[in-house]
Amino acid sequence: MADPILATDGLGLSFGTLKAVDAVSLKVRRGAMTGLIGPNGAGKSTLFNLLTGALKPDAGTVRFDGQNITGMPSDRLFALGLGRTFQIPRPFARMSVLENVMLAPKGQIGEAIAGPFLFRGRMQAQERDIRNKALEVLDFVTLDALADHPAGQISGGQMKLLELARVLMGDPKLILLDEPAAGVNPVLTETLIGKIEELNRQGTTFVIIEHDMDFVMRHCDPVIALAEGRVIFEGTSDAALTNPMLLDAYLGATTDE
Ligand SMILES: Nc1ncnc2c1ncn2[C@@H]1O[C@H](COP(=O)(O)OP(=O)(O)OP(=O)(O)O)[C@@H](O)[C@H]1O
Repeated sequence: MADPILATDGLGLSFGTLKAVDAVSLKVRRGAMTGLIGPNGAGKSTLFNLLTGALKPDAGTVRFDGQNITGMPSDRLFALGLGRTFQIPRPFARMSVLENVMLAPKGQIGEAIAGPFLFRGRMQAQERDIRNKALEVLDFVTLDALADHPAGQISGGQMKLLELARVLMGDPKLILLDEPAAGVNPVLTETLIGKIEELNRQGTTFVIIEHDMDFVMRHCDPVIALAEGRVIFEGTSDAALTNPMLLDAYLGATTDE
């Protein structure tokens, strides 16, 4: 594949004797919506955690947009344009929706040791810019009317939209979505996927973990499948449907989905 946006080589992480991610080498095509599938416990979330700096690998490398990012912390990756959402969103419940979005950018002047006095004017200008951007992003994800609501009081689906809004504050080139449709009502799922597809048309690359095969078939191509920490399939979504390895992996797994 020419110029993948993300590539791993021999990536691995063990928990004790369990190889949760085992020598994973894969490439993510720039501009694509790649589906990441696999039975429960296959290592999908652990792989996301390795790609986004939440966990450090004990083997292998990750390259993002031509740069070695292995082991880099998530705030640096966010600044480089690599964002992710979580399977279970965890906003600051008592802060407003808007404040949660405004918290997303890192490396603000106020956080520097140089201190607030010297930079008060710049800080205020920066805060205003961040606020304006956050309002724009909330408008895009259709949460503008809820900007002043406590984030803990919005629905599960709205929390997923809030997660997307927070990620968008980093102007991401690549967004990793962990089960965006799980636990979301069908109307909000449509809103969410509509926004994801709009961003994709504008050039944002996505990798999406999803158990709902119907969702994967409709929205993702290509598909990468993991089982027991290893890549067992990479190909088109059509080919995934009839692949015997995949059928075995799913039928052989104890799954509650
Ligand atoms: N922090 C941890 N400590 C020990 N074992 C872990 C840890 N995180 C994950 N595991 C184990 O690693 C394996 C991979 O888990 P992971 O959550 O990555 O799978 P998954 O494919 O995302 O599963 P699901 O679809 O159920 O979310 C599982 O056997 C899991 O129990």
